[in-house]
Amino acid sequence: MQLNTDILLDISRDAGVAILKIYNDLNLADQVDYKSDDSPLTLADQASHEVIMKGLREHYPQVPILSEEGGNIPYEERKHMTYYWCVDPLDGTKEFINRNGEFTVNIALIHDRKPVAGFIYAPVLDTFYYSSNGEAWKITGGNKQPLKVNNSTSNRIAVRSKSHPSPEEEVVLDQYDVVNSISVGSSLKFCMVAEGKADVYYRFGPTMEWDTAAGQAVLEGAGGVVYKETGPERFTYNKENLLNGSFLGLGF
Ligand SMILES: Nc1ncnc2c1ncn2[C@@H]1O[C@H](COP(=O)(O)O)[C@@H](OP(=O)(O)O)[C@H]1O
Ligand SMILES: [Mg+2]
Repeated sequence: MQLNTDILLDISRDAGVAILKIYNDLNLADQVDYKSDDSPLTLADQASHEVIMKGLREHYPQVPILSEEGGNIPYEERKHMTYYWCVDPLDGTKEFINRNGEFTVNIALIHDRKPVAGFIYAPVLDTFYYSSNGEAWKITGGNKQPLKVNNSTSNRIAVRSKSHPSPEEEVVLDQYDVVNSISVGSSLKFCMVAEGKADVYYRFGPTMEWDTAAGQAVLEGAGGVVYKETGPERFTYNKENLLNGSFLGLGF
């Protein structure tokens, strides 16, 4: 399936704009209940979801969509899907609440359980990271550059979750000559490895398939790899349980 990347970039940007409208309306001094159904977080999640659903349905009506904000598709039906979109309309909800800008819109195309294209947009940073048709790119401030992993052999840098780090991760990082680590929210961790700003991303704690699909596509498109647990099997999708186990992303 050949993708029109401009269409996917437009959909991700429009979703990000919908999120930003709500994000920017928030007064820092507001006491917001983020658990309620009309919280800014829920509204932003849903606004982004609506934009993505509309865009994908219009341009790719034949491809099913699995979104964090959409209804559950039973495994009996899912397991027959060869192509589908795996969508996280707003990844990094804690980062949204903490207002540090490190949240993203994520759209991935899965084919036979593997991510073959991924589009990530960070609206506050106005930056895209994407991979499609065998190429990976970053666009920031209108400037487009190819994404390429570092391929470093020593003194490596790890990326870790800002909001959900786990002590078990140290053991694995120690095996890869990691000398430093950067904490960042959302799928931006995959993007940092893809652009060579970091080399290793090991995640021990739980994530969902939509949290990782676009990020894996971007990292692999830039020459990296994402393994199930610590390898050697590649990390896959459309599992009966959409909850991911641990994984290891490498930029070498
Ligand atoms: N206990 C849990 N179960 C399932 N997923 C979890 C989880 N704790 C964190 N996550 C996932 O980790 C993601 C955030 O990762 P990170 O901390 O690296 O930014 C969350 O995405 P959302 O923010 O979209 O909910 C969430 O899906
Ligand atoms: Mg998420």
